[in-house]
This record gives sequence, structure tokens and C-alpha cells, in this order.
Amino acid sequence: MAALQINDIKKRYQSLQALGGVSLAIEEGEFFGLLGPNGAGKTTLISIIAGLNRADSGNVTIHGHDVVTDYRAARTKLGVVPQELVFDPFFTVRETLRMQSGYFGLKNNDKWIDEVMGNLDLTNKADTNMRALSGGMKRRVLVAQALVHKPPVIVLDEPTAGVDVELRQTLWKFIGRLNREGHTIVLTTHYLEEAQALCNRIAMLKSGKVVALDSTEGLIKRISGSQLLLRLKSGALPDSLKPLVIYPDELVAGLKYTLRVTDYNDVEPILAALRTAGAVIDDLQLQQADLEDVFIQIMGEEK
Ligand SMILES: Nc1ncnc2c1ncn2[C@@H]1O[C@H](COP(=O)(O)OP(=O)(O)OP(=O)(O)O)[C@@H](O)[C@H]1O
Repeated sequence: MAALQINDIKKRYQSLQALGGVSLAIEEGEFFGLLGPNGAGKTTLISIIAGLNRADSGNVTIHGHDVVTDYRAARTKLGVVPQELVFDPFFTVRETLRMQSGYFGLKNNDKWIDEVMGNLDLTNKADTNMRALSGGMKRRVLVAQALVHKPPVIVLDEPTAGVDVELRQTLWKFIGRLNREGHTIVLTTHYLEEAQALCNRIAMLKSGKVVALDSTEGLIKRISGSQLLLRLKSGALPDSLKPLVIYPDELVAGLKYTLRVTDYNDVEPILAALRTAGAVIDDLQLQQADLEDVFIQIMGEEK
């Protein structure tokens, strides 16, 4: 049985098809990445998983419990860290976490609350009112709130958007530990290097459809070889090199190109072609393809 089973979910907002039939099976213990550009439908899918939004068709089960017909059981299996910070400003951090525990029927949960606060560096803010916390601290409480009932499936919707390095490290250390202990993690993020480092499998969403689904390694292997990052001081890229261009970036910093190469041996003919064309090189770097390159390529493909 999958930890999270998503079957042919469709959702329309008036004329906009936000989700056009999404199916995914996420197994227990996975660290799964859900990636996509703004508006791809990630948050809509997460709110359907959390039972906060209704799909037009299709269904979702969490550890076998349907999120609509068996909502309460499904909800106890799930912890969601939402994108938006919404709190009651009059309660302290500890009170907020106790109330959330109460919502799940957990009365004596202080031991775990203390452990969660400790792991998220919140202990010295335990008695501070929510309104007095910085944005980063509030985000820590959001994470803590999602974890009060030790849910086996944890969904994080852009948990590190706009947060500092320290919180990211604290958060990933704790979430990594929970994952090693068997919790299933589903993460959406715009930080692709973060997804590459953390996720064992990734789905890419585009305009409400899954356009790629593979292990992180498998996705990166799709772009074979390396890339040559090239910036020209003057001149232009000769026509003979244009088929190698993965993406041009002329608007960003002058004449900047990323070319596909297999290895170092491909570099010399490129240099020769540029010399013949009278182009002057400003900067040249050879690098391995990464998840960001795959993302850009997949999102650029017509579907
Ligand atoms: N309540 C709503 N009413 C109408 N349209 C909506 C509503 N919620 C979302 N949308 C639209 O549905 C599409 C998917 O939005 P969604 O927030 O799920 O995308 P996302 O992938 O989470 O984007 P982001 O990366 O910006 O968070 C967008 O075009 C959005 O404008």
C-alpha cells in the first residue's frame, strides 16, 4: 500500500484547468519532490491531499484512507506545512502546539512538543506570543505544528521560501532524521539544489500535468555529459554551434550560452569555431548537468 496514492485528480477553477489528471503513488519512507513553475498546480494538489480543497474528480488516499470519505483517519496520517503563515497572535508557541495536539485528541503531548521545539531551535521562544516572532521563527512553528501528532506522511509546501541558511539547515536535519525513521516526506520547493540533495524521487508538474516522474538520479542522467557555460565579450555564436545550445541567456549578461558537450574533447572544436567566427570569449566553464538543467529542459519542451 502506498503512503500517498493520488488517482487521476482533476481540478478546474472556472475556465482554468489547474490539475488535468494527476496520478502519483508515493511509497512509505520516500523523500519525494514535487516541482514545477509558479502556477503549475502544486499548492492546489497539496490542498486536495490535505482535504482543504475538493477535486472535481479522482481521489487521494493516505495510508489507505480516502481524504474525503475517510477524512479524520486520513488527516491523522498527514502533517502539512503550508506556504502561508496563519496564526492566532494571542497564543504562545507552546499554547499553539498544545492546541494543535488537542485537535488530534492528544492530551499529554508535552514530551514530544518539547522534542520538536528543541529540534527546531524553538525552545527559548516557547513562552513567546506568536505575534512577537520573526517570520523565520513563525515558519518554525508552522513546521512544529505539522508534526505534533507524529504523522507518518509529512507534506512541506515551500518550507524554505525566504528563510535563512540556519533555519534551512535546522529544518533539513530534523526532517532528514524523521525520514530515516520511516516518515514519508513530500516536498515542494523552488530551490532545485535542495530538491536534488534531499529527494530520492521527483515529479515535475507543468500546467497541471505530470511531465516527468523518475528517481532524482534518473532525471539528471537524462542530460548526458556536461555543459559548457560560455560568455562572449563580442561577436556572435556561429551557426555551426547553435544545435549545441541548451539555453541562451542573452538578456542576462551579454552573450551567455549553455552548450551541451560530452567531455573535454568537445571543447577544442568549439573554441576553434568561435575563433574562426571572430567571437571573443569573456568566460568559459565546464560543469556537470544538474537538476536545474533538467528542469529547464523539461519545462521548455512542448507538451
Ligand atoms: N482559488 C482559486 N481560484 C482561481 N484560480 C486559482 C485558485 N487557486 C489557484 N488558482 C490558479 O490555479 C493555478 C495553480 O495554482 P497553484 O497555486 O496550485 O500553483 P503552484 O504550482 O502552487 O504555484 P506556486 O509555485 O506559485 O506556489 C494557477 O494558475 C492559479 O492562479
